[in-house]
Amino acid sequence: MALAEGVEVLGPLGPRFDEILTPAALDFVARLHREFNPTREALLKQRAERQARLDAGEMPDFLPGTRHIREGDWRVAPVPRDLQDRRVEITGPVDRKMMINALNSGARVFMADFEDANSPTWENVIGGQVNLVDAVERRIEYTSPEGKVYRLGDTIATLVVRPRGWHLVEKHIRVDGQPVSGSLLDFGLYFFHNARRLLEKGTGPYFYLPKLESHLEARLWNDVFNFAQDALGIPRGTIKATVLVETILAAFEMDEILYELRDHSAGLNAGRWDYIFSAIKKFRSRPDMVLPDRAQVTMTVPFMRAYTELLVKTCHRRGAHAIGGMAAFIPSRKDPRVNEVALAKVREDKVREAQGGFDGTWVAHPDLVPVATEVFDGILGARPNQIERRRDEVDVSARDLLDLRVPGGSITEGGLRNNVSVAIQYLESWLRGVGAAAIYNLMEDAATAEIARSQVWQWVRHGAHLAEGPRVTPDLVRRIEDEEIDKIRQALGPETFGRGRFEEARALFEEVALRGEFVEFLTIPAYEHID
Ligand SMILES: CC(=O)SCCNC(=O)CCNC(=O)[C@H](O)C(C)(C)COP(=O)(O)OP(=O)(O)OC[C@H]1O[C@@H](n2cnc3c(N)ncnc32)[C@H](O)[C@@H]1OP(=O)(O)O
Ligand SMILES: O=CC(=O)O
Ligand SMILES: [Mg+2]
Repeated sequence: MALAEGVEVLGPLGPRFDEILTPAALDFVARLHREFNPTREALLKQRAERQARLDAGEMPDFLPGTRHIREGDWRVAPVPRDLQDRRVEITGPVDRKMMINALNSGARVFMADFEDANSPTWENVIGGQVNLVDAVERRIEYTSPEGKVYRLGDTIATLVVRPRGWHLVEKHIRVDGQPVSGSLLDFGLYFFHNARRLLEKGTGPYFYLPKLESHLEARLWNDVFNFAQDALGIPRGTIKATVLVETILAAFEMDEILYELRDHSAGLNAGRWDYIFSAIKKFRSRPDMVLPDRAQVTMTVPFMRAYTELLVKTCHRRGAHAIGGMAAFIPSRKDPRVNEVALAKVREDKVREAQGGFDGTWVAHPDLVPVATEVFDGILGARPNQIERRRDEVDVSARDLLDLRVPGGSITEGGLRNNVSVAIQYLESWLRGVGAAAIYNLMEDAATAEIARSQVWQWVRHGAHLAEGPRVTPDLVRRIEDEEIDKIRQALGPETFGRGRFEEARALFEEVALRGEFVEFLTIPAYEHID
């Protein structure tokens, strides 16, 4: 179906999709795509070229050509009132019920996620935009199959949207015969339909930007923002965006990223899960940079500490917010013991962040909002943030960022089993359109599943030995797959198991964990299997 010049919509028109896929909105997205997709593609090519250099032994460093930016005295533009206090931010997919719960959760900010927490089925992508419009209009409602009615309370969180990363496309919309960029689609539709209304309501078009690998990728976003604001006649600088520093290469360009976006910046976020994934992915060719079991790669290991300390220092020097990350422990309303452990672990994580100077943090579940709020209240009190707290004493070198050693770390059979089982269970969930899941009481999403599968790949590639003795080989991994899938079948029962997509998930897992060549993102082959 062609609704705008050169634009084809290949997905079916679900309920109210016509409100989102209007000719004017599609034309706007097409203009964004025509203007910026060539640069997106060039930057993806640069990622591949950089990878080839890393594979050949080059090590990242702070860029000589941008020293003047790092050493210069500049600050980002101030953020609007409703982004000044971000002490607790809840995240979640663009699911209708969850969005209402998140907006009502008591968190200051809600990040509605088209990335790590979302499986980009056509229904989720366009249905998510319908939900966003209703949220902006404060009219979003939902009735559960049990008859429970959900609607917004009087005080709701500030809405921030995370579009997909630069690597993803949306196959259901073609512009001049090409699949449209997922980033430009998610951003473009939200901005087109809501920017003016958000401003009328005293808030604004706010974004989180995922998985950037360089300041040039930030520059591309900045160019997109200027183009979009001009096109709608909205002043430049109205959009505010927080960049996730969640690749190890971006850690070397934090100042430059803030600088590129200085009129649109709302700070940086320490996206810990993708960061660990990126450390594995970027140094996958190096036997001396193999990580131990993912459970041992905590925020207190030296390289994770180094990057978060540098992030706080960099942000505060530039007058920008430093936002913490996601502790993966999920509370339980059914099991008091699980709940107690989750609350204690999350508290510990948030205390470390608040004491380290972060201005706010992420939580994955409404029941974690009170504990995170209490911790940040304890440090911030009535202040909206602690940006004035400079961390000039922090001294992080390239060597600190790249020293991936984990003291006392080991690769164990338990760690391997967990990676295999979680990656398969997560992929199965993703294939059913559910992009975040609680598995063994932990939040698993695209980023954590990437760690699980890339660890298996890395251990096989380098013939790592388990602490128990055997080497990690494809045969061992396949045997563990059999055993773990049996356990899942038994736990679910044959009927539920049979209704699932476990065989497909297993095949996908093998594609991203056992293939000789490293697959850049698991979501790329997995996307072939949805819709
Ligand atoms: C690496 C990163 O990028 S982190 C950011 C991306 N990841 C995320 O955003 C994950 C967000 N969290 C989640 O999706 C969920 O918390 C999960 C999947 C981990 C667990 O969800 P559930 O198994 O449904 O948890 P549980 O059964 O305890 O939920 C209780 C209630 O809280 C709601 N809830 C749970 N998490 C959220 C959330 N993040 N936002 C809104 N509501 C939520 C549930 O919908 C449920 O509501 P109901 O009682 O009205 O039915
Ligand atoms: O997006 C957040 C992360 O930890 O990854
Ligand atoms: Mg991430």
